[in-house]
Amino acid sequence: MQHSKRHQTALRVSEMDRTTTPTTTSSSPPPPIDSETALRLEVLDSKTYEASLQETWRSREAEKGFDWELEKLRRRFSGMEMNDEGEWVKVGGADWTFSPAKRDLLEDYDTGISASTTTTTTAKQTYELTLFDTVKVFIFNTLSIIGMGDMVGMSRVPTAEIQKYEGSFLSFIKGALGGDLQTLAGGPLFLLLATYFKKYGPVFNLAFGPKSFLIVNDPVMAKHILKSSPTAYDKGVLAEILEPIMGKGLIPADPQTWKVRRRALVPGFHKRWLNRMIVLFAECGDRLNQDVAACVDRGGATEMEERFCSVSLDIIGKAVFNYDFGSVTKESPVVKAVYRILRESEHRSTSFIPYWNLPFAARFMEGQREFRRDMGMLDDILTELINDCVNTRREASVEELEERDNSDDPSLLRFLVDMRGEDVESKQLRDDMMTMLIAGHETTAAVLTWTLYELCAGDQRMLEDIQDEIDNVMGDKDKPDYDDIVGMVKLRAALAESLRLYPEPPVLIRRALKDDVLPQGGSKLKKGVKVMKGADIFISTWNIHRSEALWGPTAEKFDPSRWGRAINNPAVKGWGGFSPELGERGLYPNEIASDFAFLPFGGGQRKCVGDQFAIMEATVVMAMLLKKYYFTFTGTAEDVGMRTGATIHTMNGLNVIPRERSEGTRRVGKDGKRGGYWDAMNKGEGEGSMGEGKNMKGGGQGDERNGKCPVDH
Ligand code: HEM
Repeated sequence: MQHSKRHQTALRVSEMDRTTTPTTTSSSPPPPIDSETALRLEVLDSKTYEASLQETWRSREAEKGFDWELEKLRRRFSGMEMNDEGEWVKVGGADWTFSPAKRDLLEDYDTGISASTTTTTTAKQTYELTLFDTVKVFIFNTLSIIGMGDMVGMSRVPTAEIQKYEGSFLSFIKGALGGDLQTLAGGPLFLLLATYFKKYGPVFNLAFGPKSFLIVNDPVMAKHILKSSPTAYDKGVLAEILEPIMGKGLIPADPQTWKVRRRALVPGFHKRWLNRMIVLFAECGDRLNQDVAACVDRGGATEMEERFCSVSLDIIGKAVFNYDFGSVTKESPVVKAVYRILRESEHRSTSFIPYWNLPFAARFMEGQREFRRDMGMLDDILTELINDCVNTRREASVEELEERDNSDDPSLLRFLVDMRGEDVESKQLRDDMMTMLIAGHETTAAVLTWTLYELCAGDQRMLEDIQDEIDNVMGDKDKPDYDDIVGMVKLRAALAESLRLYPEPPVLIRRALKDDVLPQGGSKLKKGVKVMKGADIFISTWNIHRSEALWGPTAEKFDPSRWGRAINNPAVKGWGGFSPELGERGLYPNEIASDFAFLPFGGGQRKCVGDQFAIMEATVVMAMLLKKYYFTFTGTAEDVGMRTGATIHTMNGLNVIPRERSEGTRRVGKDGKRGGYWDAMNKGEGEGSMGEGKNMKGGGQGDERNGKCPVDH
């Protein structure tokens, strides 16, 4: 792959006129400028966050008073200066774009993709937070922390404060300088939230000094937030972190951009495409099986997490932009760059200080320099793929595209580029592709990893039942089709169970864009929970998915048979419980069937677009693997360990011993029979009790390790 030449710093003076919106900035070529100016002044791309911030100072009338003085100061710190014509332009040098101001990483690269866009807008609407909102939230939070919140009308929500640090002094300093929340919290943040959940219940504030987050661990409150309009809650901190990487891709997108892009992207996931994807999943599953075969020949333990990462990277590369990373079979600089970018995205998502925005970060932090190089490489590839696709564009309506034979290039990129009316010159396409790549890769790899771990480490009858099911459904076939996926009920239940115990990501992040009141749910706050405009919220899916109030006393156990049994608890006001018959309608028991107590793909309007894709992918890859191999796990939960970023990873990899399945490796239970796990559980083996509203049976008495989390908490 030839990389296009970068760093053509075709820089130009900002064309932004403060009396017009940045999004209407002309996409016509910039006026010629002399080379000296070119070295000194940077483009103020109308799609950058900086431009959108400046947009809020649209009229000269607004440019007065204390706020305006602060804004001028902020601009100067951000490396901007006012030129003789009274325009603010970016001057090379200081790079102080500390939160909330951020710079678009792509400013540094000429990607060859025009920044013009007719499909998106950066203009902020009335829900834009003002400095006043931020200061108000800060003051009210502080009052709540010191127990005086109710004086200003706040609900009596308990506050958990991170005060104690258990690591070494040196690691504390390192964590503080790197803004690493995990280090400061002494481990994965969601595990800290799990500890506080046991102490404080369904809703509490988490305070780091003056900064505070509202932690929601309740399905009724979560449903309220997720089902509210996208203009009531946005992605807040998450959008600020991801925007430099994903631009205006769906995940960080502001509500207006999101509305337009979601409508454009969803048709790409049509039925015919998903069917074609099943063939792709099987092709990549085949490569994985060949790789595992080589490990069987070598003997000993094999690290499977890395292999699952490779297979899901290969799948997403082909599915999204028809690019073969070939990572299962070879190592390449591109694959390494993609992994480093994913690591960095994950690290950023657990940082409370945007260290990447610190002055001169790109110059003095080796990691940041490397990150920018990697992003440049990936952007070049994306640019080239987009350009190739655009050069062979054959416009058609969505209906025509759904019918078109796409066997030579079934990618989402092809679909979007050929879609009539799509602005193919826009940087938006690059943002969409990058977002899909990141969103669809590690998440699926993690589901595969944790499912295999639980099946190997837990009650062996479970694995046997699932392997018998695979044998029965697939018969002599090597590769499953759609009907087989539907037929493998137990395997899909195991994947869902792994998503329940290891949700990716373990928290959903939101920021309130207006004042609101959350319903009581399982809390004791009869009048609900007051939320102020500007408040940052973490919905802990980890805590909701493991809550005993919702899932009974066996909540922390890996028990895929639970999806066949109903459960309810009237003590959680307004919660409809889990209904298996609703869960059977789709490929997995979704948030509707559990009334938002199971949220593996989120819920409401910003629910994952790739849920069906992911479940099919995981089912095909796992079915092919388990049809051929038997895996033995000889370690302990601690050997596997756990760490997290946006997704939950093992700490030390998943080392298992693969053996080819044959009569010799088929295990037989004490009574001389294979499997029987589902039968035993449905007959009430290890039945748990739920108190009022109890109607759930369950709680296996299998292997001791079954359901034990790989870290203590
Ligand atoms: C097991 C695999 C996956 C899991 C667990 C997962 C999980 C999620 C979750 C929880 C959200 C909601 C985030 C929020 O509300 O803040 C989400 C959003 C999203 N996911 Fe996935 N995802 C998976 C696979 C995929 C795949 C394969 C793709 C693409 C091919 C994808 C693309 C997206 C996109 C674009 C969004 C943003 C949707 C929007 O805001 O409109 N995901 N995902």
